[in-house]
This record gives sequence, structure tokens and C-alpha cells, in this order.
Amino acid sequence: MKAVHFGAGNIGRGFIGLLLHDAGYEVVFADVDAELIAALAASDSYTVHEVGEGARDLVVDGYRAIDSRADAAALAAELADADVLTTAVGPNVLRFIAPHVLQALRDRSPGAAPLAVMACENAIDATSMLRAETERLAGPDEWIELERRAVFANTAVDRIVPGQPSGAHLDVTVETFSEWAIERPPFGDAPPRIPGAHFVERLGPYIERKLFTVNTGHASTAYFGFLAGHERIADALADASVAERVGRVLEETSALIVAKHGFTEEEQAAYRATILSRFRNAALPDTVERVGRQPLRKLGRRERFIAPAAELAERGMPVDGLLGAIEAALGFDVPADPESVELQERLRTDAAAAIVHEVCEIQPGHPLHDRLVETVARRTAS
Ligand SMILES: NC(=O)C1=CN([C@@H]2O[C@H](COP(=O)(O)OP(=O)(O)OC[C@H]3O[C@@H](n4cnc5c(N)ncnc54)[C@H](O)[C@@H]3O)[C@@H](O)[C@H]2O)C=CC1
Ligand SMILES: O=P(O)(O)OC[C@H]1O[C@](O)(CO)[C@@H](O)[C@@H]1O
Repeated sequence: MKAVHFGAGNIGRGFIGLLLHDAGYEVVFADVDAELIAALAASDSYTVHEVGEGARDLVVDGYRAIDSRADAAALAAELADADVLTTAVGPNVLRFIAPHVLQALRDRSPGAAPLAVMACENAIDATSMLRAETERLAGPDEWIELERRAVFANTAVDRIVPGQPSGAHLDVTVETFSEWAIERPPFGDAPPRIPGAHFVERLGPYIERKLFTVNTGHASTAYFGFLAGHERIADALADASVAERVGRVLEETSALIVAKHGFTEEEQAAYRATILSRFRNAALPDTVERVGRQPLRKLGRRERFIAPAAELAERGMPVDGLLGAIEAALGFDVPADPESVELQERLRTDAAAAIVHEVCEIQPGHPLHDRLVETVARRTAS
């Protein structure tokens, strides 16, 4: 069994690559970072160091590594008979992976078992986005034939993998917790065998609960923490004022999760408490700059702030805490983050309504619109 995994970064090496390796797959890492690929190709193994209660050191070996920009032929040869194709590259990068998926399907023997394609990104329906882009590139006529050669399944991935300290080489430090939920229906009776993952009938409740609790809570901690002058996530949450505001945000998103997906209040409260204790893990060297990265993406319509706030507003439920976190996100001014630079530039030059329309994609008439414009206007005026 062979898996080609795009994105040999933190989640790639520290989570998906590890689980595929442990499931018995021959893992082929594909990445555009030439230095990283050269280091992987020159190595026999790397170690995933867990930190926290019950931590273990886990060795990943037997992999190959390909520079997907420089060595398209080698990549196509690996993909042609792969069983699984996964990604952990960032949702905005999926469109650059689609040409490789298309090539893989073109080169696949029509009689072979379908390629299992799973995008492992923090985004709702990331695999569907990859599929749609692949279909667009193929065109309708060719797609009729090619789509039979793959099974596309959405997934939800959860494990905190911080930026790695210099000198770590290929080793990765991760928290002990991890969850990889994959939708089962696309596979029928034959889901891939990945013991570290679990297959679910409906992914919607899982991914929304994860995105609107873990990611909303983490990003809120990062933005409130950044404005309060904290560098590390654990320190930000130890600040009572930050913790109180994060708690308010999560009470709002929890109310939505309970109302929409039928989790009980007790279940959701326990989930929230577990997550906050993960963020407090002082052994994880995680920073507000990493967790707050790419604020424009995070302020998007289907993302961790606007999506729950819009649904709560539609239901007439409170959104004050979320609007506070959105306002804090607008204050994320980090010169090393290109999206932060662009956001700050837009706040200087654009009208609040234009930002709400173009970045958050909330239109006039929506019940969140006017309060969101007021929130953004407080930052454009300052
Ligand atoms: N780090 C974390 O704690 C978690 C991250 N995620 C998600 O996982 C994804 C990856 O995140 P990280 O691993 O943290 O980022 P990362 O930056 O450590 O790794 C991304 C990797 O993708 C590579 N890449 C970029 N463009 C590429 C392309 N066109 N083809 C092949 N490789 C390409 C980069 O060179 C890099 O090695 C994101 O969607 C993120 O939201 C999800 C859960 C947790
Ligand atoms: O690229 P993003 O969306 O910030 O993804 C990284 C985030 O995913 C998480 O690991 C949660 O699974 C957060 O800890 C982290 O901030």
C-alpha cells in the first residue's frame, strides 16, 4: 500500500505522515520546499516527540520524498499506482495540488481500485474544493471517465503542531491529542485501513464542532493575546482577561453547536474544557503569531469567526464575544505575515463596508451585517 502526501510540514510529518506510516503505508512526501525534501530524502527516519501526559516518541521511517515543483515525472510515477493521496498544505494551496490529482487520475489504470483522496486542512469541505478544482481542469467530458478512478472524502484533522525550534531538523514536537475524522459514505464498504483515523457517517457535525471550538478558541486566544502583548499561547490563556474573553466567545459558538448539531450542553462543555486545557499545555512552544497566521483567510465567510457569527445572528442569538474576537483579529499586525500586512493596508485604505463585503463576504441585509461593519469601522477609524 502506498500513500502520496502533499505538504511535509508540521501536520504532514507530525500527524498525517505518522498515521499513514503506522497504518503500514509506504509514505511518499511531496513538497515544494526543496531544502526540506532534500533533508527528507537524505534521512532514514525522523521522530515525532509528543509532549504532555502519556507522551511517547514515535519513529517514522521507510519514506521517500519528492520535490513536486522540480520533479514532476517522479511524482507522476509515484502517483500512478498510489492507493491514497492526502494533503496538508493549507486550504489556499489546494488549487496548486489539483493538477497533480488530475495527472494521477489520467495515469491510473481504469481497472485499478480508486485512489482515495483526502485533504487534511482546517477548512470545511476541503476535499470537495480539491475535487471541484480537479474537475474544472479536466472539463466535463473527461471528468465523466476520470471521476470513477478516485474516491474523494472530506476530513477533519485536529492536533496542535507548533512551529518547530531551529535545530529540530526533521523531528516534530506535537501534543499527545489527535483526531482524524474521515467521512465514510464515499468509500462504500471499503474505507482505507488507517487505525489512527476514525470514519463517520456525517462529517458536518464533527468539522463544525472542531472548527468553531478548537479553531475559534485558539485563534481568539492568539488575537486577544497578541493585543495584550503575549508571545506564547499558554501565557495568553494564563492572563485572566484573555481567558475571560475567549470563554465568552466559546460560550457563543457552543450555543450554536448544541442548537444545530444536537450535542448536549454537558458534552459540549466537556469538549470545551478539554480544548482549553490543550491550549494551556506549557510544554508546547506555540506562539500567538503562528496560531493567528493568515488573518484574511480566518476572517472568511466559511471560517471560524464569520461562519458561526452569521449563523448565530440568523438565529437571533448573541454574537458580542465573537465580534470582540473579530475586532481583535483586525489588530493582528505582524510584518512577517503577508496576510496581516495586507489586512493592515486595507484597514488604512478601504471602507469598512468594503472589507465586510470582500473579506467576510457578508452582504447588506444579513442580520450580522450592520454590527460587523460597525466593528470593522472601529479599526479603520483608528
Ligand atoms: N499545525 C497545526 O497545528 C494544524 C494545522 N492544520 C492544517 O494543516 C495544514 C498544514 O498546516 P501546517 O502543517 O501547520 O503548515 P506548514 O507550513 O508547517 O506545512 C505546509 C507545507 O506545505 C508545503 N506546501 C506549500 N505549497 C505546496 C505545494 N504547492 N505543493 C506541495 N507542498 C506545498 C509547504 O512547503 C510546507 O512544507 C493547514 O491547512 C492547517 O490549517 C490542521 C490542524 C492542526
Ligand atoms: O492554519 P490554521 O488554520 O491556523 O491551522 C492551525 C490550527 O489548527 C489547530 O492545530 C487545531 O487543530 C490549531 O491548533 C492551529 O492553530
